[in-house]
Amino acid sequence: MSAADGVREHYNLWLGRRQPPGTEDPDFTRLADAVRRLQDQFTASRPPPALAAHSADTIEDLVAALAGYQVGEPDQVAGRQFAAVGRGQTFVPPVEIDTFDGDSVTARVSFGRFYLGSNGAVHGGAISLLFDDLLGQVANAPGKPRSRTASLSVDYRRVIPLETELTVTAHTSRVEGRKVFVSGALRSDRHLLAEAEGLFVRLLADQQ
Ligand SMILES: CCCCC/C=C\C/C=C\C/C=C\C/C=C\CCCC(=O)SCCNC(=O)CCNC(=O)[C@H](O)C(C)(C)COP(=O)(O)OP(=O)(O)OC[C@H]1O[C@@H](n2cnc3c(N)ncnc32)[C@H](O)[C@@H]1OP(=O)(O)O
Repeated sequence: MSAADGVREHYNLWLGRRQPPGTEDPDFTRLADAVRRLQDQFTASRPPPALAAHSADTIEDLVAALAGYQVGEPDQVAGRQFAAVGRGQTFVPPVEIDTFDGDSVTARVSFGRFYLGSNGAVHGGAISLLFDDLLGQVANAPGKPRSRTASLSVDYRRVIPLETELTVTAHTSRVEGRKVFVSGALRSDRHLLAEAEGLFVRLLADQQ
C-alpha cells in the first residue's frame, strides 16, 4: 500500500499502532505543533530586548498554567497521538510515513531550524535521534517482542540540509536470537546523506 491509495492516515500511526479509543487529543496535538513552530522561530529569531522579555513572560505564564496538569507516564498524551504526523511530541522531527509493510518503512522528513548544528548543516545528534526513533519503531512493530536500543552507529556521508524534504527508510536486516539488526538510510533526491545500523535487544520478562 502507498500514501496514494488514500490510507495515509493509517501509516501516520506509530508504525502500525492504532490510537487507543478515547485518547485522541486534537487540541493537544495542535499545541505540540505550535511548540515545534516556536522552537524553530525561537532558534532563528533575534528579537529586540523588549520582545524577548515579553516572550519570556508569556512562556513563563504558560509553564505555570500547565504545572497544574502534570501526569505520570501512563497518562501522558505527548508522543501518543499516533494518528498525527509528529505524534503530538516536540523532540523528534515530524516524520511522514509513506509505506510500511510490517518490517520496512519509507518516510519523509524535513529538519526545521531548531535542528541546526552549524554552518547550515543539521546537527548530527538530530540525525541519530531520527534513526533511533524510526529504527526503534521497526524493531518494536506490532506483534514483535519489545526491544531497546543496545547500539546505534551512524555514518554521515554528506552535509544534511535544513528545511529540505528528505527520504528516510528502515528495514530489519537480520534477527539473531534476542538481537534485531535494523538498517536505515537518509537520502535527498540526489544523494545518500547518512546510513545507520541499529542493534535492538529484545527484553527479558523482568526488563519490560
Ligand atoms: C523507549 C521504548 C522502549 C521499548 C518500548 C517498546 C514498545 C512500546 C511500543 C512501541 C514502541 C515503538 C517504537 C519505539 C521507538 C523508539 C525506540 C527507542 C529505543 C530506545 O531508545 S531505548 C533507550 C536507550 N537504550 C537503553 O536504555 C538500553 C539500555 N541497555 C539495556 O537495557 C541492556 O543493555 C539491554 C537490554 C539492551 C541488553 O542487556 P541484557 O542484559 O538483557 O542482554 P545482554 O547484555 O546479555 O545482551 C544480549 C545480546 O546483545 C549483545 N549486546 C548487548 N549490547 C550490545 C552492544 N552495545 N553492542 C553489541 N552487542 C551488544 C550481547 O553481546 C548479547 O549477544 P549474544 O547473545 O550474542 O552474546
